[in-house]
Amino acid sequence: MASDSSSASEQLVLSADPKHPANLICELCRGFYRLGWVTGTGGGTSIRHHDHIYIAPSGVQKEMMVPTDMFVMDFHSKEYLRKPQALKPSACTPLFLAAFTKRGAGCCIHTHSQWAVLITLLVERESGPDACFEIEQMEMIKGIPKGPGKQGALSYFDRLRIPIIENTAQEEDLTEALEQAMDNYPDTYAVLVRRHGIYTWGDNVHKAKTQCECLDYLFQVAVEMKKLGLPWTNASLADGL
Ligand SMILES: CSC[C@@H](O)[C@@H](O)C(=O)COP(=O)(O)O
Ligand SMILES: [Zn+2]
Repeated sequence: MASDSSSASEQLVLSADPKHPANLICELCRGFYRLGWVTGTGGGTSIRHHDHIYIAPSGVQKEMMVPTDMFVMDFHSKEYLRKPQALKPSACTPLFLAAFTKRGAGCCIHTHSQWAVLITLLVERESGPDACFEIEQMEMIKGIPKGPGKQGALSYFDRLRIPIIENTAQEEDLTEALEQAMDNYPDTYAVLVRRHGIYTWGDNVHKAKTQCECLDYLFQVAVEMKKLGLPWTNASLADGL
């Protein structure tokens, strides 16, 4: 028979509500797997719901997870309220926390999308704070908010900028560069990681998912444009690129 503490722990993740974060993370990751975003155990999703942060385990097939696999952390103390035995929390945890603490996000999605990876290889600018993907005059730009504290979304004529940071051997070692990119690009809702993927966040699950889908669409179009010799911005057009 389960002890009181283990049943209290289970109650943090067991719910018949499909919108409960522990259910949503499993459902979202199954969808992201079909898009090729979280294959081979890579990538993942974390949700903040009030004072609780829901985190997937590390190194597991993200499309096979069940709600009882989820870790639950207290947002304020950063202590684990729930730690499934024999599992470790995702190595992405400090990066997800950066989105929750620095940006007030409600959901952060990490993908290994091949389109995101290819974009980081196609952006020719050197590494450093100036490395960013830029595109304008694309309808899907309108799916990205203007910035934290700003009303509305980018317009068709606005230029979308997504910073790129360099990959590291260990996922958690990306944290400092990700936080620096957030500071350097105060309006951004995403950071690309060269030869690795992307971190995207939003105020809630619906917004984070929408933004991640719009960005991935733009990355795919941009890769195809590059192959056709088409410029991503009007400035590139003027440069004759
Ligand atoms: C294919 S292993 C990929 C991992 O090292 C990492 O990049 C990743 O995104 C997932 O880390 P995880 O700790 O399994 O949640
Ligand atoms: Zn990763």
